Amino acid sequence: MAVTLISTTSFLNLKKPEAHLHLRFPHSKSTVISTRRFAPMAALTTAPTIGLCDTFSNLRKQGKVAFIPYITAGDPDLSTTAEALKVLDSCGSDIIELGVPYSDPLADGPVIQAAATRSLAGGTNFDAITSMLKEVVPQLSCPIALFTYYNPILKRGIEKFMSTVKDIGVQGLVVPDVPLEETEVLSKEAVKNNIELVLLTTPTTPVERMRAIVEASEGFVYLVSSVGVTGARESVSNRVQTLLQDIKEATTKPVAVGFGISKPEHVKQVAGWGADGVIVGSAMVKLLGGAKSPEEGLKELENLTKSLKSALP
Ligand SMILES: O=P(O)(O)OC[C@@H](O)[C@@H](O)c1c[nH]c2ccccc12
Repeated sequence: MAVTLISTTSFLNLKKPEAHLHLRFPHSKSTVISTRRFAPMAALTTAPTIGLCDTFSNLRKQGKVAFIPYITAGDPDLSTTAEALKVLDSCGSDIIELGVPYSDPLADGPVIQAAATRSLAGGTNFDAITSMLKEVVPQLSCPIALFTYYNPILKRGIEKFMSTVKDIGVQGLVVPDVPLEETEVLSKEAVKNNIELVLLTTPTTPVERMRAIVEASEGFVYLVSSVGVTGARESVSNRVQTLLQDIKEATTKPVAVGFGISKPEHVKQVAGWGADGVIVGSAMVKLLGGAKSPEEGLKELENLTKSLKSALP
């Protein structure tokens, strides 16, 4: 069966011909409740973390909502990123989105753009990020979803990129600007490497397109809460409530909401509207990038994570 896939390019409203994608059934994995969350940091085993989809199903059984922070790798430097991943994990993050810095982050607001610029200026590159992750992922109890624009994937080659990501134990991938014609190849390679490719839908995505996106998305569906670019907002649009209802009529897959979420009241509101997860990026990135020292940034990151996590059911 083929569906017309309007991939994440529609997220950026780029005018592209629609592509056809063979329907793929999400790879099913046994649901394992990871015991590693309770092990002391130093004694963690290297048992593979559970995937994105399984993380959501475990949380759903407990009536909980996933807390998903985003940070930019290498900002202010990769050793701080390594510590930040451990802090976010130990403070109860359920999935961590780790951004690969890119020179032309067209969907990002000033905070994350500046983080990418700082990271690249500091010499961060994909090889250094994967080397760091090879060390850190075995110490984490929550899965990592790598967040990258399409160009860094193309530069390395899709097959090589996917096998590298799999080898370092990364479970998910979010690519906000993949052109429609390449989505099929990307998705095939992701499934081959047991990586969950997360697709995004937005407030301006027509219902038919949204249905095709949620059908093809793996791990979870990323609902972008508002038009425009990333960045903390004073409030979260009430439209998210109806958008969530529309998506949940189309799929039983978990839906996580991102863009603009930065306060405990935002988190409470989005969870109350039925989101299975909340994604917080710019507010986290700002703390790390704006601190007087990495230690101070990590402490502030810990405080914000705890306050947002405690606002979730
Ligand atoms: O920064 P915000 O407003 O909290 O939104 C999450 C966002 O940072 C993260 O998911 C993300 C970072 N860069 C992106 C580009 C497109 C879509 C999403 C993203």
